[in-house]
Amino acid sequence: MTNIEGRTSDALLDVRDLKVHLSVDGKIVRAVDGVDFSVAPGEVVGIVGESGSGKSTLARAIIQLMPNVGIAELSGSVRFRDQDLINVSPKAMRSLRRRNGFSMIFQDPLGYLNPTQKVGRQIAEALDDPDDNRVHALLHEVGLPKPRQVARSYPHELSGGMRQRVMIAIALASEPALLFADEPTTSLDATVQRQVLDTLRRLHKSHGMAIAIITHDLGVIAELCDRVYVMRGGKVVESGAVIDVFEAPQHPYSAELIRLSTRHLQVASSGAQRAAP
Ligand SMILES: Nc1ncnc2c1ncn2[C@@H]1O[C@H](COP(=O)(O)OP(=O)(O)OP(=O)(O)O)[C@@H](O)[C@H]1O
Repeated sequence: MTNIEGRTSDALLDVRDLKVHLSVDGKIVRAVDGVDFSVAPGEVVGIVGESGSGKSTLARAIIQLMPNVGIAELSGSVRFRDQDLINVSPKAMRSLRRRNGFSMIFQDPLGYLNPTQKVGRQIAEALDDPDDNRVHALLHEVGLPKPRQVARSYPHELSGGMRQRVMIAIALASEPALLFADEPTTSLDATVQRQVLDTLRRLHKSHGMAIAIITHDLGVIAELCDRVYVMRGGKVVESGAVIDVFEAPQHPYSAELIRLSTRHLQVASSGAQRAAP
């Protein structure tokens, strides 16, 4: 069942009937199979679903960072502020990533940062007008203490949580209207996860940017998002306001995800209670 009630006509991003079929080892994988998806200005939207459900491929197709495999079919419409992104030129796409358009952060910042370049330089490169003060201000804004020292570091000299904040600083440098965050906290421990989520929430409030967050963690959705899309097998099986989907899921798959996640949270919290003195 697909519920598209949450779609707004003044959407910042409006995706309709998107299909991304991949050709993998001679077989067609329908990674994204007819998805409707939208994000309003300043909205926080979650995409949740089990591994392989198509969450990352959906985000990557939208921002044209496709996997390095054969594309058997790419169809549908993707509009960002009324600009058609499916047929946009690489140059126009670069400029959308560069200025007031969209940015993306990933689960593994180390894979996206240049290991041989100090992080301050990498942030500066994302700025229109590179300037040390602005680099330090961005590092400060994402909650990194001693921004000057961090700017002089190489990625491997920083912890996982610090590297993710550096990625967020790079993403913020172009003042995006929409930030895609693909499992941004998955590889971090619980305390650092919380700090990164708090940072995203704070930046959302102070910059008013929209966020599309991909996660398998319903706790993250409950905490951050206004609306949620539940994906399975390349399709959106349910979407709606977080509170509605959590309180009265319409699709058995969403209900099962919520049941498992609630049980997990209960076990975690009873463990915490037992551990308390
Ligand atoms: N580069 C690739 N090579 C082969 N298959 C791929 C590739 N990228 C995606 N797929 C396939 O497309 C489908 C959707 O994958 P995708 O990574 O988008 O799902 P996901 O929900 O983001 O999963 P995860 O949470 O594990 O990242 C899967 O069947 C996956 O195997």
